[in-house]
Amino acid sequence: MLELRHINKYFKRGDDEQHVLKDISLTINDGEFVSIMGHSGSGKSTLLNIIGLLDREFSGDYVLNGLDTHELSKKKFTKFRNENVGWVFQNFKLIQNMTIADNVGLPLRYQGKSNKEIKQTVDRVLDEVGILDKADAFPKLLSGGQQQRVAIARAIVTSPNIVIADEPTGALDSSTTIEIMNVFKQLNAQGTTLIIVTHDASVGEQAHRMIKILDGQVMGADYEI
Ligand SMILES: Nc1ncnc2c1ncn2[C@@H]1O[C@H](COP(=O)(O)OP(=O)(O)OP(=O)(O)O)[C@@H](O)[C@H]1O
Repeated sequence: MLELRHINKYFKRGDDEQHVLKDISLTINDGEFVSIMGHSGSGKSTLLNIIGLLDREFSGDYVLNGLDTHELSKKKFTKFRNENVGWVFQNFKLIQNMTIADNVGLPLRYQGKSNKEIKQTVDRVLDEVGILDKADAFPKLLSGGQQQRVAIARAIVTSPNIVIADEPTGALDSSTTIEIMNVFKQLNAQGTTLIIVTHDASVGEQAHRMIKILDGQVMGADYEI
């Protein structure tokens, strides 16, 4: 379970401070599929960066799996992120001069796993997202949808309990969007908590719960779909 309590976030703008997240409190339970929607500039990515443990400079409390994230040292915070959260981005963020298998295996390499274990796990997750036959290819030879499958494989290779995706279908056409959403739904059905920021209502509505952000605030009560 993740709990945000009275989160406030400010960015400096010259001499001014911009109040980007305004007293956000919300709880997301294990296994939920939540979408976060709102206009451009409303603070969605800023909120996601906090939830996904990329940003720890905020006021308020963030308790994840019973642990107050403020209590972690910088090094432990990074380790905690790598163990608990898998990230997927709009533009895939694959390393171009590495094969698909090497891209997906990188988080395991950082964890110091053996070559044998890395290969077994990478093959399993590539198979799970339907792209095992591309293991030895390089990213630029793959379509956008295939590259996003690779990015999802990389996000789940460490078996995180939360997968966070920032506009994961933003660079995909509508039929590929359906395919990628099916991959996400399959993941969620296996118990992974899924949190997606999207501008696309057809994507957001597939979640079990939609959280709407307006000007850095959660609009009213978020609701079940
Ligand atoms: N690193 C930063 N430094 C300064 N200001 C920032 C920074 N990141 C975001 N902002 C500002 O915070 C506000 C919210 O940005 P954020 O990216 O969270 O919005 P968003 O809802 O995700 O927008 P979009 O849908 O366009 O991605 C914006 O006014 C933005 O300019």
